[in-house]
Amino acid sequence: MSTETAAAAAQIAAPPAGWEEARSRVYAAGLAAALPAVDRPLAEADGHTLAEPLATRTDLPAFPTSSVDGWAVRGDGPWQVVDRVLAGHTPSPLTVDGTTAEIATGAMVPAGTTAILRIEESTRTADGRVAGTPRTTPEWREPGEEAYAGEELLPAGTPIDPALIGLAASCGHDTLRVRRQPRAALLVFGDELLTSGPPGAGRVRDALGPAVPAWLRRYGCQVRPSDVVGPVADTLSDHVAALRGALADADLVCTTGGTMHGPVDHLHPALAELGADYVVNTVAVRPGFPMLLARLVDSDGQVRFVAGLPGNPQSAVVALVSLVAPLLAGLQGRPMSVLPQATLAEPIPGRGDYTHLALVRLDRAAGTAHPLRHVGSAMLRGLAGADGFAVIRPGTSGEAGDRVPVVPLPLLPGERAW
Ligand SMILES: Nc1nc2c(c(=O)[nH]1)N[C@H]1C(S)=C(S)[C@@H](COP(=O)(O)OP(=O)(O)OC[C@H]3O[C@@H](n4cnc5c(N)ncnc54)[C@H](O)[C@@H]3O)O[C@H]1N2
Ligand code: MOO
Repeated sequence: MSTETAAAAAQIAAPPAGWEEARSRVYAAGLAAALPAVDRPLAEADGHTLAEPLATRTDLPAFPTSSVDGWAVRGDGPWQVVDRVLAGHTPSPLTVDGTTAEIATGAMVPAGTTAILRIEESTRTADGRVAGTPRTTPEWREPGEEAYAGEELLPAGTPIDPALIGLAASCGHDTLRVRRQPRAALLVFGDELLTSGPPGAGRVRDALGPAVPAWLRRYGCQVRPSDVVGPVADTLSDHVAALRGALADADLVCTTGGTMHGPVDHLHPALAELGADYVVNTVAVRPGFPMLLARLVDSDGQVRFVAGLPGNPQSAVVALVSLVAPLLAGLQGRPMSVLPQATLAEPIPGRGDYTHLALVRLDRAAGTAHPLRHVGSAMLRGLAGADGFAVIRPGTSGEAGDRVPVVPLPLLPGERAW
């Protein structure tokens, strides 16, 4: 046996990583290669990740702010009207007891104000003065009530959503320091694949070329239509050329198929030719065990990743949720997400020494997970009705009533809501 053949054989024979260990390893690899920080205007920040903590630029509120329409009064009434303060203005102080300024909700409270009387709880005396009894509870918001200038409101690593964008604006930010979004590409391998029309005569439809980019975008990746390439011809040189081309522009290149060692499975030899090293090479999980994550480091130190998704379509999605999701969390500087738990409504068999990821539908009201039908690794029917995968740990089987972690699919609000 040549040295190269021996090395390849050893690689094939290497025991797969445990599923949890594989997840931690790819997360750590992603975090070590976290994407650079860039500035983004608030309107373009949705879906990014904070690269720095979010802190307020002023006290919140920034000035004493009336929470009602009414009268800012000084001392005891009835009060002589001396001013009018609208929102957006800096008022003159009330310097004399027995005087008042008409005030609008959101307006700055004049210095010297001792109380605010609601408009609907006030009357006028015959000589035009304002009368009434102010409530004892404060009718204005004090500076710093919500936050003090410089106070850290959210840590670096927080995913940016519309609520955070609104908060950032209210704190005075025009831009946010965020992680650049990961750029991903997809290479589809397999000469047997059709890209249109119904399958037959030994050929199947490429189910992953259209679906994987959509999953990747939901994990926060940018994937342009031109970043999706395939089917790539089943030769080693075509695989190497396609990988080189995709790696020129992407932080992460996903490939589908060719993860095994069949006659036209060229992924491993292509990665060897490119000088990649494996972060994870096969994982003790069913389905999807041939999944892998490889890393390439440029001469200038730039790190890029190749995620090898198995060809069986459901297995490819198992690889996305198992390896690609934690890798992307790391690259974006996010924390590793904690898996939610659910109670199994029915038993789910274990898979021996392997972790079993079993498609389930969640009953959100009951907090239960229900195993689905049509869940073979070559099928997508079960996946299309699933919320995620119940995790059945190695050496165990899931019994009805067991609490188990669930790896969620990145679904949007309203999906699976019926
Ligand atoms: N001798 C062994 N053979 C296989 C084993 C094994 O342990 N020993 N494991 C099987 C498992 S499990 C999987 S998963 C697959 C993984 O194989 P590859 O990643 O090399 O994938 P392919 O051989 O290219 O394809 C497998 C299967 O999936 C279909 N496919 C591929 N791409 C697509 C696509 N884009 N859309 C729809 N369907 C696709 C392909 O036609 C094959 O049917 O290896 C097993 N073999
Ligand atoms: O692991 Mo294969 O991915 O079972 O279909």
